[in-house]
Parts: sequence; C-alpha cells; structure tokens
Amino acid sequence: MDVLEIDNVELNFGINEVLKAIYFKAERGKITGILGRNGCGKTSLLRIIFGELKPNNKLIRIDDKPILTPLYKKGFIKYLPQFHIIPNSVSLQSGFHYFNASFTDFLIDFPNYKTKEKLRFSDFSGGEKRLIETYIILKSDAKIVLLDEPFSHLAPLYIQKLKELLEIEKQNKIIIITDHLYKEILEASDALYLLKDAWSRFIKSPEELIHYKYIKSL
Ligand SMILES: Nc1ncnc2c1ncn2[C@@H]1O[C@H](COP(=O)(O)OP(=O)(O)OP(=O)(O)O)[C@@H](O)[C@H]1O
Repeated sequence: MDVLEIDNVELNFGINEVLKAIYFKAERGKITGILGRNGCGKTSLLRIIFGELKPNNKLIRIDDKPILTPLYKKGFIKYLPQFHIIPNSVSLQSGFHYFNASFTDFLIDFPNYKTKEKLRFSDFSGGEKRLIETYIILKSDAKIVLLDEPFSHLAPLYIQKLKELLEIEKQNKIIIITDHLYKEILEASDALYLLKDAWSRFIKSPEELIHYKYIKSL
C-alpha cells in the first residue's frame, strides 16, 4: 500500500460549505502534513478519509483503485482523534495489550514510564495520555495512520521523540498529520497541504504560508 488519494471532496453542514474541490495525496515513505485555521475542515477531512463522516461527495483511491467501503471497516487504518480513546479505568499496560502495541518497545523509547505500568489512564495528565495514545496508534500494524493534533499538549522533548518515531514509521506506513504547532508540522512533513476557503493547496515552500495568510512571518 503506497499511495492514498482523496478527490472531489464536498462537505456541507447546512449552509456552511466546509470543503469543496479538495484533492489530497499521501504516500508511504513521506509524512503528509495538513495546516489550516480553526474550523477550516482538517478534522472533517481526516474523518472522511477514515470513513466515519460521510460528505456530499468524495472519491478515495488507494494505489489507483477506487475504495467504496469506509476505510475503518477494512482494518488497515488507525485514527488518533482529538479526544482520548483509552478508557480511564484501563491500566497503562492493558492499554497497550488492548491495542496490540508493544509495551516493551514503549519503555525503550520512554524509560521514565517503567514504574507506571499498573497506573490507570485516569492517573495520567492530559499530555501523558496524548503521548501514550499517539504512540500506540503510530506504532500499530496499520498501513494508514491519521494523527489529529498529536503534538499540541506535549513537552518539547516528547515532540522531538515522536518526530524521530515518525521518521522510522513512515517507511512502512502512509502517515497524515495535522496540528496547530505549525513549526513542528513544517519540520516533520515531507509534503504539506493548506486548507483554506474550502480548498486544499499543495505548499511547496514555507513562504507560501505567508502568501496565503496562514501566518504573518516564519
Ligand atoms: N457535526 C457537525 N455539525 C455541524 N457543523 C460541524 C460539525 N462538525 C464540524 N462542523 C463545522 O465544520 C467546520 C470544520 O470543522 P473541523 O472540526 O473539521 O475544523 P478543524 O480545521 O479541524 O478545526 P480546529 O483546528 O479548530 O480543530 C467548522 O465550521 C465546524 O463548526
């Protein structure tokens, strides 16, 4: 599985025209970033790709073949939403077991969690939960990974570590990522799209983000 494309996306919520004429391509071996202001439709686009939000129109292709079944039903895609996905009553170790992810690998990457395996999710801070959930999704056996704001609540060292893991995982996965920490997205991404006025624009250089009034300066 090498290339995911989504085309002709049209999404309205009542009179609110959120997405129209969107084209978007993500490839294995590259991190594909999505930037855009609040409410421009980044989460909606990820949910449409995942298959849980049905737009007025869209066409998804994987390796040039149209996909008509919602992707989440196919089992090879994982989605990190903005909300927490692991129940509070579950222990750290069971959370890894539940998602079929390696807790041993996690402890190698984040050794400071060695004494915390029996703690429940309710015992962790918002940022810690985010780190754990992002790790579990990123390191899963999925072929396509969608990450909605993985960096936003994380300490700089954890962001750095996640970026290193992204570099490794992208060799075997199609990875799409969005966040308001645009400098992190710029650094982590090999291909970048900006959503603006319901259109997607492929961004060739960071200066274009100024041109399209996403930022004032770099
Ligand atoms: N279920 C819904 N019903 C009605 N409107 C919705 C619904 N979900 C999203 N919207 C609207 O669609 C637009 C896009 O929302 P979306 O969450 O995709 O934006 P976003 O770019 O991810 O925003 P943010 O960066 O703030 O998370 C917003 O105007 C939002 O109010």
